[in-house]
Amino acid sequence: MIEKILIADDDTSVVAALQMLLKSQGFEVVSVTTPDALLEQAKKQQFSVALIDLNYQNDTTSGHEGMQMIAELKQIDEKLPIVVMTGYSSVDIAVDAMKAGAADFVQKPWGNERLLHTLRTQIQLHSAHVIGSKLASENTLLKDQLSLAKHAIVAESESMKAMLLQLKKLAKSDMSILLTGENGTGKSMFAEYIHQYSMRHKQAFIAVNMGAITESLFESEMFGHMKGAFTDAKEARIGRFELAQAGTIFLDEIANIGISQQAKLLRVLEERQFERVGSSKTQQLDLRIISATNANVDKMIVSGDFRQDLYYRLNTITLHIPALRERKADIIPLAQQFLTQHAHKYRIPVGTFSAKAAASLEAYDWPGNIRELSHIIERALFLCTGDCIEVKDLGFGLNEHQDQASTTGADGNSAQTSSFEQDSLDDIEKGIIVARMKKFTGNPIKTAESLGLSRSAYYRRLEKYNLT
Ligand SMILES: Nc1ncnc2c1ncn2[C@@H]1O[C@H](COP(=O)(O)OP(=O)(O)OP(=O)(O)O)[C@@H](O)[C@H]1O
Repeated sequence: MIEKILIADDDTSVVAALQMLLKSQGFEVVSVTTPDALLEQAKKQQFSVALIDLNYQNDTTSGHEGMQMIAELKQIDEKLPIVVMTGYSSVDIAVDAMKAGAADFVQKPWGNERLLHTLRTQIQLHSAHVIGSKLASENTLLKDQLSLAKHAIVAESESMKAMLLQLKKLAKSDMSILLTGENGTGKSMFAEYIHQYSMRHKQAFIAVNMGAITESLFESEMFGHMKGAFTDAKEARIGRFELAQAGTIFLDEIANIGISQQAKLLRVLEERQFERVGSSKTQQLDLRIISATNANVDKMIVSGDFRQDLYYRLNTITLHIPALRERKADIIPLAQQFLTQHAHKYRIPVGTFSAKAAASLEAYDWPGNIRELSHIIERALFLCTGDCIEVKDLGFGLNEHQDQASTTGADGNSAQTSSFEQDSLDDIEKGIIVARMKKFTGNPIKTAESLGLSRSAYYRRLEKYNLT
C-alpha cells in the first residue's frame, strides 16, 4: 500500500524539495501552501501522516497559526499523526506543538535521514492504531457471533449434500448471494460457510441483523461516524461496512428494513463507496455481500415494500435452504449432535434416544426448524429421568396446553408441563431441580453434584422453591 503524506508550507521551494525527497522514497504526496487548503485536503482524503510548517503569512515567528492548525486537524481526524517543522524553531514552540497534539517535530533545515525516519515511525504507529481499533470493534462483534462456530454442519439428506456442494462452488466466486428459508434453517451458518470457503476467508466476516438496527441509527451503524457528527457521537465509530472491508458482510433479515434505509443501502451498493457520517472522505467498498431473509421478497416487491433494484443488487443468485421437515434424513443426526453437545455441557450422562422418541422426532413437523430441535433436545435432557430420551421427555404439544400446565407441584409434573419459551427463570430452575431430584430418587448429594451446586446452595434453593 502506498502511504500518502500531506505537507503544508508557505515556502514553495521547501514544498518542492520535500516533494522530490518523499516521492523518491515511494510516498504519495499532496502539498498545500495555506492553512485553509491543508484543512480542506484533510477533510477530503485519508493521509498516513501530515508534515506541517507552523508559521504562515499572517505572522511569521510565533507558531500560533500552526497551533491552531494542529487543533483543527485533530478535530477532522484525531488519529492523524502530525509532524511539525519551523524555520524559527525553538524548543518552547516544539514543546507547545507537542502539547497541542503534534506527534513529533523536525527542525529546518532538516536532515533527510532524520526526517524520513520520523515520518516512517509515525506512519507505522498510525497504521497500528487503525488496525488496533478495527480489531477491537471486530472483537466485540465476533464475541456475539461465536455461537455460529460452535457446531459441525450436519448434512445427511440428499438435498443438503447437494446444497453444500453448490455452496462450496459458489463460495469461490465473488457473487452476491441471497439465502432464503424459514427461521432456524441455518441461513446464518451457511453464510459463514460460504465465507470460509471463499478467497476472502482470511479477512473479517461481519454479520449484521438488519432487523435490529433502528432507522435513526442505521447510517451510523452501517457506515460509521466521526466524533461530534451528532449530539451523541462522543467518539468516532467504525461502521459495519468498514469493518467488513476486504472480507464478507452478512446482511441478515434484509427484508426487515424500511424503504428509506433500502435507498441508503442501494446507493452504497451501486456506487460501491461510502462515507462515515460527518466525514467527506470517501471509502471504496471492497467486500462480498451475502444476505438472508425468511420473507417472500417477490411478494414484497409487488406490494411496494421492497425495492426491486436493491433485490437485484443483493441477489446475483438466490439459494433456498429447505425446512427441516423437508429433509427428514437430517433430523436424527442433528438431534444426536445436539444431545451429545448439551449432555457434555451440563454433564448429564444421557447418550441416546429410545426408538419411539426417534420416531416422534422424525414425525414432528418442526415449525422452528433446527433451532427448535436444539431447544427441545436441551429441555428433554433435563426432563429425562432414565438413560435415554423418551417420547415424554420431548414434550411435543406441551406449549399449546400451557394454560392447563401445573407449574407449582413438587411431584415432578411441573417440569414436564412447562415450556422454556414462556417460563420465568425461577420456573425453569425449579423444574430442573425437581426433575433431577426424581432422577436421583431424592438423594441430595447426587442431585446437588449433578447440578454443580454445593450442598448449602442446593438446600437454599429447596427452601426458596418450597421443595423441602
Ligand atoms: N445443518 C446444520 N448442522 C448443524 N447445525 C445447524 C445446521 N443448520 C443450522 N444449525 C444450527 O441451528 C441453529 C439455527 O441456525 P441459524 O441461526 O443459522 O438459522 P437461520 O436460518 O439463520 O435462522 P434465523 O432466520 O432465525 O436467523 C444454529 O445454532 C445453527 O448452528
